[in-house]
Amino acid sequence: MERTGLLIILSSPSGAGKSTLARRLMQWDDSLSFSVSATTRPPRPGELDGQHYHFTTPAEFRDQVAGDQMLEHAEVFGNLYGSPRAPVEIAMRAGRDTLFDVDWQGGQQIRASALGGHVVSIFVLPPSLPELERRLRSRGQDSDEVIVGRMAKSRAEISHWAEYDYVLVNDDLDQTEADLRAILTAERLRRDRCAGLGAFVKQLMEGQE
Ligand SMILES: Nc1nc2c(ncn2[C@@H]2O[C@H](COP(=O)(O)OP(=O)(O)O)[C@@H](O)[C@H]2O)c(=O)[nH]1
Ligand SMILES: Nc1ncnc2c1ncn2[C@@H]1O[C@H](COP(=O)(O)OP(=O)(O)O)[C@@H](O)[C@H]1O
Repeated sequence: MERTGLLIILSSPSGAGKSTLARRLMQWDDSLSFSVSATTRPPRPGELDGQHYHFTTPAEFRDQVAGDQMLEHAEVFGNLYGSPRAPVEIAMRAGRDTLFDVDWQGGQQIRASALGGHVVSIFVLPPSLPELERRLRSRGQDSDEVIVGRMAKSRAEISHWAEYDYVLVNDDLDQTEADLRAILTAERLRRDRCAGLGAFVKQLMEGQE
């Protein structure tokens, strides 16, 4: 059966848990391809170049945008972020699904991209804003100034929730992960129906008396 990989968009305000959820989803299904973004923000302790992000300079980033090498790109919290186009196209052609951890601007651009294919978008909400701040602080990787800045932007990110196919409140992490698995499983079944189950059903019927 000819099929194209799904484009799965995961967005949330900073600290709601999307990196944690993306990591869990990748551990559950190693056929998923994670879109490693390019960014001009400096690496956090423990972040590896090429694994968490492609850390780059503003000049290199702009060259890649000018060369049409980014599927989408945006400025978030004063830094540039973008999804390299080539790995996504390769995964799609191979029928592999790609997971994106991008903000609402990235979500809009991926939906509008000429890549076609089946897009599934999921927005992750925190149970409350005080809990969001607690999570940002407990991650222990950002300065107070950065945390205050991210909290200030959280309402703007949340205001885009209704643009997404699914909205999950990430209260219990195991439950949210289970919901994400269920979404992925159901959306794959839907994609497979679009991708040619019609031919299979025809064959099935022709085989009947
Ligand atoms: N548009 C876009 N946003 C991105 C990309 N990569 C990361 N982001 C978003 O940039 C924001 C900041 O990411 P990051 O600095 O890793 O902070 P974190 O979300 O708190 O872990 C998040 O909303 C990410 O979803 C990208 O390639 N494109
Ligand atoms: N459901 C949850 N309950 C409690 N803590 C969580 C939950 N989900 C994520 N966290 C924690 O919150 C912090 C921020 O999560 P992270 O995945 O880095 O968020 P994001 O990628 O959206 O910025 C991390 O320390 C993570 O372990």
